[in-house]
Amino acid sequence: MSAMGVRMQLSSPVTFVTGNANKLEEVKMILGQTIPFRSVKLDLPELQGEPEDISKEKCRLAAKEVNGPVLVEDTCLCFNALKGLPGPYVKWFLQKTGHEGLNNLLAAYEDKSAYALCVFSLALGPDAEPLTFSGRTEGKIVPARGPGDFGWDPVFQPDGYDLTFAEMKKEDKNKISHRRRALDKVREHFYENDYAPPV
Ligand SMILES: Nc1ncnc2c1ncn2[C@H]1C[C@H](O)[C@@H](COP(=O)(O)OP(=O)(O)OP(=O)(O)O)O1
Ligand SMILES: [Mg+2]
Repeated sequence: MSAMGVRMQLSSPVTFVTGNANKLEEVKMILGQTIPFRSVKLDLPELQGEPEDISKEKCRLAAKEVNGPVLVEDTCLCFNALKGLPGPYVKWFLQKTGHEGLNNLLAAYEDKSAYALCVFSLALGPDAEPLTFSGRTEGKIVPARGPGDFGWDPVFQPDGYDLTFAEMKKEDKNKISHRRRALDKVREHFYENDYAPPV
């Protein structure tokens, strides 16, 4: 229930906007049928800056495109030795330099620790201020192991596991991933607010 005690009506299902098919698959697996959901494939431009601001701005653009409730996310891979870089720019580092390049960035440092950060933003419409929900998983950067079909998964080994994200079973990764942790908060928000489904 909202602060006013009025149940907020969704104008349409929440549209998850992403250009990344793997992300979409994980989001669907994690959310299941818990919120009214659909998706649109769109590669939105991304601002430079802090992860939350990038995610929020992407969300504002998505809400204008869709003209209804939207969900977006931005994913960062942050190296502690580099004070959180490459962070939101990991996509470009990965594209240009590959898994080996990501390892090489840390060659000069003893500290290989890193965290995966996922920031979802939800806006109920084009005029609504986006809300953010973050999830974080700690781990370290290792030479690539496992299938190479999803981003930097082969070089990220979460703490407490001998396997990289790429080597883990999907169900296991989805129990502890940055994306799972952020989506738990999104789901909680939906329960708390009890949005009425679109008619
Ligand atoms: N769970 C993950 N495991 C491994 N790599 C990931 C994961 N999530 C995202 N990535 C990769 C994909 C991108 O190269 C980069 C994140 O950049 P990001 O802008 O969030 O994604 P994207 O541009 O592919 O999709 P979108 O359209 O949602 O922005 O990290
Ligand atoms: Mg992107």
